[in-house]
Amino acid sequence: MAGRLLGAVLAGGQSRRFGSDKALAVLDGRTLLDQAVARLAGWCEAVVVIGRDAGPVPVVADWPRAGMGPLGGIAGALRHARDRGFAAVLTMGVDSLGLPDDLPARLGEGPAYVADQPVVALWPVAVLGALEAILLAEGRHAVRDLITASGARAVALEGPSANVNTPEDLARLGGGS
Ligand SMILES: Nc1nc2c(ncn2[C@@H]2O[C@H](COP(=O)(O)OP(=O)(O)OP(=O)(O)O)[C@@H](O)[C@H]2O)c(=O)[nH]1
Repeated sequence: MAGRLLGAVLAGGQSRRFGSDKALAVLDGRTLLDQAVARLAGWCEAVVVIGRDAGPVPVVADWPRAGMGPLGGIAGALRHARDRGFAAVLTMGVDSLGLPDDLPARLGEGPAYVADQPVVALWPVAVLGALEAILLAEGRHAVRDLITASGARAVALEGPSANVNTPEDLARLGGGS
């Protein structure tokens, strides 16, 4: 990736299927939120958390407001990145597990996303205009809309990457809430 890379943990949302705040669920002795921040810190010049308070890690708000789903978090992250001279944002969820160490190399210059976990993605700041237009249009907004608008490339990962939607998903991985 040419240029500075900002890491952004998407950490808003309702955790409806999980039944309690999944960012604070524990796996291998650490919360999912802490693990996501640490993962991105290994890849990026700086890390922010989008959509919730996260202790010492800088928090950035969704754009244009909370409650629009992951796409609103991506927009908040990209605006923060643009204003601070970053070239791109690497996003992941609090619940994005099993990502390979060479993820940024696989995503390349972006825009690109992990095929079965589209919240894991590399978005150049240049996609911000298209994203803002999507979010300001009427109706529901999904990450798929940004993938289509930007022509983002799907990156298939071999091996068991997984995300945690329910307590059963976490229990399978050996964790608890
Ligand atoms: N910043 C931000 N992050 C979000 C938002 N909605 C979901 N996320 C994050 O995006 C990732 C994937 O979220 P989902 O599991 O699809 O949604 P969720 O609301 O957390 O859970 P459900 O209520 O069960 O759908 C998680 O890390 C969430 O924390 C949002 O509106 N804003």
